[in-house]
Amino acid sequence: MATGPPSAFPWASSLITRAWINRRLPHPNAATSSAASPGGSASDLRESLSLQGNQGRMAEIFDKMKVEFVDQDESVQVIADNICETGEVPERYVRSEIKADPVIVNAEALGGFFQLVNHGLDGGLLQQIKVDITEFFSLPLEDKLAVAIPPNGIQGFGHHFVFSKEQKLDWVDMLFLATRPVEERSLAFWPTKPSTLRDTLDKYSLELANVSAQLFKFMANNLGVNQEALLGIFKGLPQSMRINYYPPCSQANKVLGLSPHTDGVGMTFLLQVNDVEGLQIRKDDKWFSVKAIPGALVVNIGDALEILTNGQYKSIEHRAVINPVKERITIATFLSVNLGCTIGPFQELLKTGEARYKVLDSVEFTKGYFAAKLEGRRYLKSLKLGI
Ligand SMILES: O=C(O)CCC(=O)C(=O)O
Ligand SMILES: [Fe+2]
Repeated sequence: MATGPPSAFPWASSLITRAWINRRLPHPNAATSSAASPGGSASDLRESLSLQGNQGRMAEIFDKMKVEFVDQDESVQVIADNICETGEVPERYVRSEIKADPVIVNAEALGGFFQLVNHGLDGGLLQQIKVDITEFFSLPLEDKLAVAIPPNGIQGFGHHFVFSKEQKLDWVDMLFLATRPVEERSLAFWPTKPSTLRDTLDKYSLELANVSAQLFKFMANNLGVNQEALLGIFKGLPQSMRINYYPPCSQANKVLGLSPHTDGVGMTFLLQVNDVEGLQIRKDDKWFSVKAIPGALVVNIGDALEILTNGQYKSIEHRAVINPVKERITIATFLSVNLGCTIGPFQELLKTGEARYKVLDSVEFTKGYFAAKLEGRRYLKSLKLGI
């Protein structure tokens, strides 16, 4: 991928060219105090969870949404180690689709993804989080299982988004955590080993909240929409992290690290913990490999922001592939909408054209995203009008 942002993000280019390094950004909550009025009628579900201000616990939300997961408690890392002996990739991980996909290496700038280099994140902190995360995944399995995902849970270590016993599985072990607002955290899932990890995650989470608040301001100016209205949709800067450990696989062309999907959120920040590539994005039915700039955050637009911007910003389908000899580790930080608002194109953007997406309650929106089982752009397509 080219080092510059795509043309859809002129404000991002100013971020990259301006000397932002080491500049401290304002505290995110200072910027989000006056949220836009959500509009629309509050659903019973939202009321029952007291979600205004995001008070509901994430587990409770998923429970109410009736998202059901199938327990899958094996570790891919362990399977990867065993393959050395058996030579066989278990059938549930074998993906036939990969060979059929044409892949072009090193994409030029594509809309919907860009790399943020002058993000202002402290270099020492980035180094520390890389060390801590690498150490966590190299712990014995029983230490990682101390924070295992409980039955039908979503936070913790293990396989995520397994909806059926037949479903093909991704070649990845994950640690998923709700990280912001701080009162949403379930510390039971935050590893205590290595001892510095919790503190590092906390600091990293705050830094990214600051960066995202700043990016939203740039976006609002770029789009010509009310800053407070945009920040209001993301009130409290709801944030979660999916930390992905992709073991190497000698038969890498048989497995997929992460199935094709779009992110249902506002935007995602991806940090490559080691220098192994694997992220690919889809354009015109071709897969393009993203070459991450060292120290950069790869930022991508999620479904919610595509809808809010009436399609001006695009949520691009992406996936992760596996390296035959090297492990790959990434941290995806998701910035989600506040579960007390309504998602639909901003009124200011409809002066010159028709609304291209349905308007729906953010709880319904999130529920629908999971119901679509993370399959490519299927969910987003279902929300398009006039197609
Ligand atoms: O690890 C990667 O390269 C992609 C991660 C990702 O897309 C996700 O966690 O949603
Ligand atoms: Fe993703």
